[in-house]
Amino acid sequence: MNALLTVDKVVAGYGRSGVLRGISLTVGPAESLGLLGPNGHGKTTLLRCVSGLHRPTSGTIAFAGRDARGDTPGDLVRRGLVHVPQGSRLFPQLSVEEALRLAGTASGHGKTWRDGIAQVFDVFPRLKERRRQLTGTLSGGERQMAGLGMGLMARPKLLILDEPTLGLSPKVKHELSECLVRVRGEVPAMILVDGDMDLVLDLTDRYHVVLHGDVVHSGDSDTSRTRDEMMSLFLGGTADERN
Ligand SMILES: Nc1ncnc2c1ncn2[C@@H]1O[C@H](COP(=O)(O)OP(=O)(O)OP(=O)(O)O)[C@@H](O)[C@H]1O
Repeated sequence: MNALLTVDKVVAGYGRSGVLRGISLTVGPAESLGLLGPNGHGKTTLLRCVSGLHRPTSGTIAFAGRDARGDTPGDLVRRGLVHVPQGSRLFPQLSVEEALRLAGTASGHGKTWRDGIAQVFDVFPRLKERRRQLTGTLSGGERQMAGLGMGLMARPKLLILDEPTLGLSPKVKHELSECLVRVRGEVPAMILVDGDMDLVLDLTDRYHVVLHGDVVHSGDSDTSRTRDEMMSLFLGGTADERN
């Protein structure tokens, strides 16, 4: 089956500082891919290149069978590629419901915004409770849910999530993780980056480890060996040697 997203030998950086060193990956049309690895090794930069927020120096990116390099982030959203960045910014003066409606309309789904909002409230019951509250007054976890809900309003073919649980308390993170399981059920394909390795492995089919701007290790997320393999990669040695 043809890939939904193909990233081929992408090189990117900021000024003279190189970050991505010819990274390649694919995501299938019904697949969830996890990206793991320490901070500062290029995962966010890669996601920003994919969603048109940062221009690669070289390499190609194709989405849904078409070269995506000339597309703006708005073009890509309308084509079904939606990126919910780290700590997404909302519109503080809009209520939750208004923000969701705006996201639906802006992505070309204005006619079906009511259905979209009902779907988002099924995924995030907390947002339904807070539907009339201004997004600027939401808690960190609720704000994250609102950002994810706005992403869902665009009916993505591919939803890209960058560190959705960053900075949340364990209790809020647990609630959000349950919502993320439902998010996975709502979108055909997904890329998930998160510092919580178990969460990433639970919500994805395959994973890549990104180190120094390239994929250094890949595998299926559901193998029992995976967690130990990852610890070896990050910390060195086997579990027995570390204990
Ligand atoms: N706008 C920018 N200008 C200059 N350097 C940047 C910029 N954004 C990121 N970098 C640098 O690029 C490198 C890769 O950062 P990136 O955010 O892509 O990594 P990451 O693996 O996603 O880490 P994190 O999880 O901490 O975001 C880091 O050294 C970072 O400081």
